[in-house]
Amino acid sequence: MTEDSWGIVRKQLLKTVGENNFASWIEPLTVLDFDEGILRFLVPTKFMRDWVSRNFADTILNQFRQNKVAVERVEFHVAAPEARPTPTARAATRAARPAAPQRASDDAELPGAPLDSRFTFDSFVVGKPNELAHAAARRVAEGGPVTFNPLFLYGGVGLGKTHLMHAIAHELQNGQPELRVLYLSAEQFMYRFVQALRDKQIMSFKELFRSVDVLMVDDVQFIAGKDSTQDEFFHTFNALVDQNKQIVISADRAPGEIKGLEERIKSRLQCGLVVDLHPTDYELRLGILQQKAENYRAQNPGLRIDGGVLEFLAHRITTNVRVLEGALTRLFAFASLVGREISLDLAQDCLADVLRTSSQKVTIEEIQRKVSEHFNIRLADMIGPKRVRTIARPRQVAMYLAKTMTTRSLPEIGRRFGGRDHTTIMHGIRKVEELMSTDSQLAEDINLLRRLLEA
Ligand SMILES: Nc1ncnc2c1ncn2[C@@H]1O[C@H](COP(=O)(O)OP(=O)(O)OP(=O)(O)O)[C@@H](O)[C@H]1O
Repeated sequence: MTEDSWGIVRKQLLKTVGENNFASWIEPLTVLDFDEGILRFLVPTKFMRDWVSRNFADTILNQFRQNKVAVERVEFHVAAPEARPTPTARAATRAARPAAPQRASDDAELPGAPLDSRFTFDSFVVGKPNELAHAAARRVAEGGPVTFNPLFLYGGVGLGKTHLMHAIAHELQNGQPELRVLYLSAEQFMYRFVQALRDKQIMSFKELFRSVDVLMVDDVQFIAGKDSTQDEFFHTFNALVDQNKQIVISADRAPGEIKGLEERIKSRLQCGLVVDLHPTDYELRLGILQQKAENYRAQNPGLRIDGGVLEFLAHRITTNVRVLEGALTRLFAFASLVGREISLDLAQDCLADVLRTSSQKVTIEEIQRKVSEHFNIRLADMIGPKRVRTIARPRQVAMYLAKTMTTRSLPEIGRRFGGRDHTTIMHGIRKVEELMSTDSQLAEDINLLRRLLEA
């Protein structure tokens, strides 16, 4: 066995395993020795040793045999001893590996799951504010030729960036289990980098990051101002782009707006497709709440939610989806603890603090004005005594909107409706809730009024 025959076999392997696999797994192999039919290779990392021996040992062996080189066995040895991996490093290594069935036993010893199994495309509700980000994520998740690199997702807190990244990773791993998808936060990237520096394992670090097919780095703004991490990130990024490997990045703002990020990185990040997740609108929030409530009810079939509660929450909690979800979870937990159905009153009691901070600045006067304009009645009739339906109904609609769009209590609302008793207000709200489920015209009117008032 000579270096020459390895040279020939390498060339043939390039054709057999394909360019990507070759660059990641065959190229880094160095022949250590050949003795009594055993061909030993040096590999840079333990991880690589395991992967290559599992997936490429037979192919390499066959290739030698086809060239009439009498190799009986191939062995792979790690070039330098590796540092004992810490739980975080092990978690990141696990994230680096494709979800192949034979790895289940390995995974058992690893703490936690790197990808949240709930964050899939199926559970992601699409609306106007996130439709482009969703479409781009779907495109990347299809695999295939890289069309934009990197995909850069940005948006405010809790708008679904991480959810979309996990969904991409799940989809890729399900569709192409052989693909090496590495998802990690920028903080983990830095942690691993610093650890590699400390343990003098920087070559292994580079190998690992350059051997992935898809690199996903969440919250990249974290590395701003951290010079050597940025530097390493830049080199990793370039190496992967050069190999035509997909990169997906997320941040809380657009690349150009991340302070402390080197200009060369900013410009690199802008080279692909930059998409933002806009703040949610009412429809999207309602869609998300409906989906979560459905899931919850599927597990707790006895639980009842009054009509209008989800609309109320979607309307009032506008901060971000995480807060919205948290509110719903709290509401469900509270309702099942006290054994009550989820009504508007319960929601207001249980979520008073969340509602206060998300409170909108719509006033009861504005509501009365808009509603009377819409139904073409006089403003004075809102607070007057007339009980004919053409006036009483719009008044009840205004009461309902006052309850669902402001933080005012029932007695306060009563005072603003000509000093009516809180039970009259309650009756009005209930009536509207009832009618909304049967009278689609009324439900539409109310929706429109909401939007007008929100605007
Ligand atoms: N469109 C959506 N459909 C369903 N769930 C959503 C959607 N958007 C966000 N969520 C949920 O909201 C929560 C927060 O989302 P995520 O963690 O992805 O936000 P983020 O944008 O990464 O925020 P941060 O910048 O704080 O990390 C998650 O539980 C996620 O499932």
